[in-house]
Amino acid sequence: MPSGSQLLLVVSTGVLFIIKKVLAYLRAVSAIRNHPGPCTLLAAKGKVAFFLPAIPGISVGHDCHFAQKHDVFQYYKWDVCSYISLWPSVKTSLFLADAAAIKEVTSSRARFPKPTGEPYKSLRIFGPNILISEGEEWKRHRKIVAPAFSDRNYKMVWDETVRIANGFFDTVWGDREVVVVDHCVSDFTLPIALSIISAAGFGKRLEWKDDLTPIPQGHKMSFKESLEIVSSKFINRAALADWWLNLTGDGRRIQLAYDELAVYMSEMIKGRLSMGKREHSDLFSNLLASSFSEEFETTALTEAELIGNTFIFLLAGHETTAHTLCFTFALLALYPDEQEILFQHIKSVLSDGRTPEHKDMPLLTHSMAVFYETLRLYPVATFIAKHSAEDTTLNASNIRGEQTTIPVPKGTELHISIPGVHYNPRYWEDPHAFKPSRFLNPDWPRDAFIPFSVGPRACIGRKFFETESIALLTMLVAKYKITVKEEPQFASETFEQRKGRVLKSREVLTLRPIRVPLTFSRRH
Ligand code: HEM
Repeated sequence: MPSGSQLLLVVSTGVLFIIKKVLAYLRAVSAIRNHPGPCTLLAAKGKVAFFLPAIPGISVGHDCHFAQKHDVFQYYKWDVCSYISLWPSVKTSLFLADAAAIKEVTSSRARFPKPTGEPYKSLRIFGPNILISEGEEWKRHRKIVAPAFSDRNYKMVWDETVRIANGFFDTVWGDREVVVVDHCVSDFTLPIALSIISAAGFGKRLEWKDDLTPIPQGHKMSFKESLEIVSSKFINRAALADWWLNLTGDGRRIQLAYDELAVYMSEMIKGRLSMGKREHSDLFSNLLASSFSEEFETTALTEAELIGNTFIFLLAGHETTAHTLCFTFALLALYPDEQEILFQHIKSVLSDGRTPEHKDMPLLTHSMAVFYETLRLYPVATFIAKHSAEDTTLNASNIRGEQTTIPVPKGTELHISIPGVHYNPRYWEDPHAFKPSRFLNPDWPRDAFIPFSVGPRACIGRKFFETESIALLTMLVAKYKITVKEEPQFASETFEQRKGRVLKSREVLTLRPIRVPLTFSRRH
């Protein structure tokens, strides 16, 4: 039994702790001049909250941006709202769904840089790279990496996508009239996206049948398997210590995949360098050529940086694509009228039924509109993190046209909420509806469409994605009609229930569809 004085000590320490927290909270509130917003015990996207659902007063939830969309901004009546968390220390964040404020933040790199600690630190696993760097280091990476994304590469992306899609339809789906997939990501879009990034990113073509993929001498795993494991088990590798991974067979296999991929990439560097100047168009070769060009002699990337950037192309380049393609096919299955409009448009561009070519891309405007509308509703990257490097201010506004200036103390975290802007009724009429045609109107609100981020740090792979996706979507819709797989247990559900089930998703590293069962029926 604790004595009376021990109890008194515990209680007074507790009271002191609470008083200190309350004072720190009041200081934080007054530092942003009482700008409204929620307050919780745990920080959004912090280590603990990362695993928690929304619990009032405790956590806003690991999937707060997509789950809340524009609701939180509507509730607090401003398109920038504050968010204060209390533990472990009092932390102030601002959540943004105001297109003008987002423009101000993304165009002021020195004032609002990208944080390079958590959650980005784990992306350094293969070496320093463009995605996780800031300041002068980022400038150097971007200057050398940018030329890798060239028109020659996009032509290769298109041609490789056509080759891969044809190979997939012929080899995997064969001559079946109807193909049923239990989950569109694992059974279709992920293997396709991985094949495209492997061919157009690394210059390595993968076979559809695993037994055709040899393991080269000196390796314990094929390039394809190491690529598949590294990309699918990234979260496990980032979250678990080496000794923990070593405890199980699966964990050791993950480690082996990482070690093997590093060796493959290192061999590729040596191999390409020994070939001298040869015409290649894949990202990796372009990156080597750029890094070793006379222009960048003194600032060339080190081997670790080359590998780090190549890994980022792989990671950033295939999961985002696979998930977006899957959401697109699911929406077209749920909205057959929109699918028919798209099909008729594709038929009008490829009137003789020929295979689409890269030069057709600007004509496939409806395919692009379908992707943009999908990315508006299901932005796979749900937020962009920045922080304020100095004491500054930010202008915010609301649907009533009122303006305010929020003081932003140094160290404030900023979360640009992509669903917050994409579902904001100030910019998008009927924001929850799937209406690709809104992107065919020349006046669509460009500043309020930010799935690839905006400003100097916007996605460098946007055109790579648009090229591969338009080629694949066009080929698929020309050949197959997409419907939702009929399952007896869901026979009596309403349209809204079916939509909710098929599009159910989870925000992990990116927004991922959980299970999208689809049927592809050959068109005649
Ligand atoms: C649907 C497809 C894609 C989406 C929605 C997307 C989205 C984004 C977003 C939001 C950012 C900014 C991240 C931040 O600032 O924290 C970004 C950056 C980046 N993305 Fe993408 N991305 C896509 C496809 C790709 C592809 C295909 C590649 C490469 C082949 C790629 C490579 C990169 C790289 C290297 C960066 C870092 C750029 C920099 O910091 O300068 N992305 N992407």
